Amino acid sequence: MANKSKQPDGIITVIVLGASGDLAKKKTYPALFGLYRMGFLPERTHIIGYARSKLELEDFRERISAYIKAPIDAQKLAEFKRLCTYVSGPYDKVEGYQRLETAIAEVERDAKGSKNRVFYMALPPSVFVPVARGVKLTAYSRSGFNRLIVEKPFGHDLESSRELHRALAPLWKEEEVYRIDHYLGKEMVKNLLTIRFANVFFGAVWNRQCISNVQITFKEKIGTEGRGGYFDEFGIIRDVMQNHILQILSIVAMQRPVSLDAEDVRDEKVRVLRAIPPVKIEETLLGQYTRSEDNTKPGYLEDSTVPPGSNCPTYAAAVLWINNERWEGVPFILKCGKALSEQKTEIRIQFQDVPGNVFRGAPRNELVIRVQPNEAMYMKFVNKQPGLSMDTVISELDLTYKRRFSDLKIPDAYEALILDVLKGDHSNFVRNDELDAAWKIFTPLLHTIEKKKVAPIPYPYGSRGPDGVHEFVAKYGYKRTEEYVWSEGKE
Ligand SMILES: NC(=O)C1=CN([C@@H]2O[C@H](COP(=O)(O)OP(=O)(O)OC[C@H]3O[C@@H](n4cnc5c(N)ncnc54)[C@H](OP(=O)(O)O)[C@@H]3O)[C@@H](O)[C@H]2O)C=CC1
Ligand SMILES: O=C1O[C@H](COP(=O)(O)O)[C@@H](O)[C@H](O)[C@H]1O
Repeated sequence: MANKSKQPDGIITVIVLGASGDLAKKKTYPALFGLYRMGFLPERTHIIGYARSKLELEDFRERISAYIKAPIDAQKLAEFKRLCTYVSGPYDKVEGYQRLETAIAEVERDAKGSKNRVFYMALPPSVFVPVARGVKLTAYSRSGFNRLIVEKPFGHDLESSRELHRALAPLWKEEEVYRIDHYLGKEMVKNLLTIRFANVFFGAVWNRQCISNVQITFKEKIGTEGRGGYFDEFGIIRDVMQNHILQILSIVAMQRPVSLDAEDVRDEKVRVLRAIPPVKIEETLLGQYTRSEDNTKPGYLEDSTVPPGSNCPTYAAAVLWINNERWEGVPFILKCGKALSEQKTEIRIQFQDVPGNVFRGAPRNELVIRVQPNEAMYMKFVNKQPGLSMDTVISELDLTYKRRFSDLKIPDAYEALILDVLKGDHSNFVRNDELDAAWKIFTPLLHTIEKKKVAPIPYPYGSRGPDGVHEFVAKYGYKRTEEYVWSEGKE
């Protein structure tokens, strides 16, 4: 904000709770630095880390800059580090929060105007509630705004999510809470509203009359590497599908909002989620990775932090249906997995066959929105083979970001989202009723998987996923164009 937009009245203190941790080091502080470097942090901003670990200030500052990537402006980094201080204290005792309050009051001492505080909970869920209570009772600003950023997981099913809400709601008003789903901060996900509602031709075809099926795919090359203990409690459906992929689905499928105001956008997202019945186990395919075929990568069960014999899925494909006028009968196929052959998140919208097509056998149109890596959007369409023949060839209308936009700098999702919090913009955060609707879709499935101990299909680390995925997708109407491969970034 500093030189980019209107300065907020007064001073902002960002308090990172759990500042000694992994997320703080890898994401929160690098994002805060990114905003500072680009001039988006208000001039009077201070950042105070809080955690139990007793850390010397210089060691702490080294730690939080370890993941700040080159090219680094050394002077800016030194200035940024001076804005960052650290207080050590427990999460369950008032003394710690009193020390924190003293530290905040110290940086606010000579400031004029309102004293605004943003509390970023970069903490394990086990301490969300005591920390939210501790800061509310002891370190809440009486003369400015207070905002609470909460990291996922927001519970592990409908009931636990509601329990968490019941514990937080008496302390923090919904408008003070920012539930992060970092996929909502990714450039191409933020672009979905623009693509859909600022282009007349997409509006006309975005429905069951023209679209056959939609696939939203998340693939990661890495396995659980060191996070097996955490992951095993959740599994891929809770870790990725119920939040990141479902959030993408809700924006792809929602009706046009009345305006771009946060509540109008979130109202429409909730409305479409509420039209989705719970996912059925028969419309689900689960997998778990095993040792790689070349023997270099360990299987999931070889992770010493994973309980022996765990049935936890590391891959899932599931079909969601939307019971409304726009989408009835169109399968939304969600797929996500770890330890696969490539890293890729994309939305693939496959259109219907052309009715009565005179070009027999011509393949279907597809619109692909590549979320990551290498942001792009391309439309596969059928073209006449140039020359004397009337044969058809598939070509694409291709918007590859790195070619189209020179000096491309896509902000990190956390930069975009923290900036939204500073501006008080809730559009890209998950509202409580949205979360409730999301859990309703997945909770019965998750309970069935756990109760029936459904065994996942093994797939080797580094492969394309469990056997049967191709057939699964084909069963729901996806027609693959065998000979066509989009060549990303080609000249
Ligand atoms: N790491 C990541 O990449 C991502 C994390 N998240 C979410 O962000 C949040 C923080 O994650 P992450 O930084 O990885 O977590 P960490 O395990 O690194 O925990 C953060 C800090 O919390 C304190 N802590 C850890 N375990 C406990 C415990 N059992 N009881 C009390 N305090 C504890 C530690 O600080 P100290 O001991 O100094 O108090 C630790 O440094 C989680 O909700 C996670 O799900 C979301 C997306 C990605
Ligand atoms: O929230 C999570 O997301 C990451 C993937 O995020 P990305 O921005 O790197 O695509 C995933 O690895 C992790 O398991 C999950 O908790």
